[in-house]
Amino acid sequence: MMRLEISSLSVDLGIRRVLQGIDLSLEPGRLTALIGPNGAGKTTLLRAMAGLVRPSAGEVALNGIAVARMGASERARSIAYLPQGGGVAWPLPVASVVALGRLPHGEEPDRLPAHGREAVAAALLSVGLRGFETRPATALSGGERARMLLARAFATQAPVLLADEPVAALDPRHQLIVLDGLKAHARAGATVVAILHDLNLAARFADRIVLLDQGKHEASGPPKAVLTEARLASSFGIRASVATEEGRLLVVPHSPLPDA
Ligand SMILES: Nc1ncnc2c1ncn2[C@@H]1O[C@H](COP(=O)(O)OP(=O)(O)OP(=O)(O)O)[C@@H](O)[C@H]1O
Repeated sequence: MMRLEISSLSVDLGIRRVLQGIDLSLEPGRLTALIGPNGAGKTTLLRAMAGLVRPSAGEVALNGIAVARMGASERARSIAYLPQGGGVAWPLPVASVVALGRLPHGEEPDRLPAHGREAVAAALLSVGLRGFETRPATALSGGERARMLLARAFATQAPVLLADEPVAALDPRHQLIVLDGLKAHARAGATVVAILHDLNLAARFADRIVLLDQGKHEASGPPKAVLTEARLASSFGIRASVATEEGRLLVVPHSPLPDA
């Protein structure tokens, strides 16, 4: 069980301060949705959590150990990171690409031990790609490719999974399948964070929503507490209504507000 603690984190990219004084504690067993308008700093925060961006101030720590000071292989075993819109350059079979997720454990993709093969099979199943094992990775649709790369991250079975827009390219059915998979991964004990732009999916699946706005941690809490009409106006610049239907929060965007 790994707790990710972010304390007083600031990040500068070039001459810009992109994240400012972020404090956040992410617990095992929970699916956290990271939301915010374009340019709010979501990807930068996720990359900082993965130890891929150096903080200008503050730190990200996993069970008390700064991720920036962890060795690359320990970090890769502990934190699976799915970047936004990743691709594959080689026509490897899908199963081999997913098996690359076992490399942090020292398992060679073409010589996986039994538990490595089980991890790959479970990962393919959880993204709805069973039956795709022998297909060349370069001959997939955009959504299939996105699911294959998520399966690679699942296959690592890391205690922390960070996914940057994991459902952006997916059809509605596969969005639900993948979010179910992320939630199940969390319920099995992982700390899972996913950047989501679809507020209704965030409301439905996230245990907790973290709202970033202009590099600052604007709000966090259960979906109902974060997704208010006032915040949709102030952070996202939209007029929207928030309703509850059959116990489910429903966000209906109506119109963009004029620039402040
Ligand atoms: N290498 C860079 N140098 C300077 N500024 C950068 C760099 N990369 C990103 N930025 C800026 O940092 C800010 C945050 O970017 P980031 O990608 O973290 O936002 P985001 O919330 O993930 O956005 P989106 O929803 O559009 O994916 C943006 O204003 C972006 O223009």
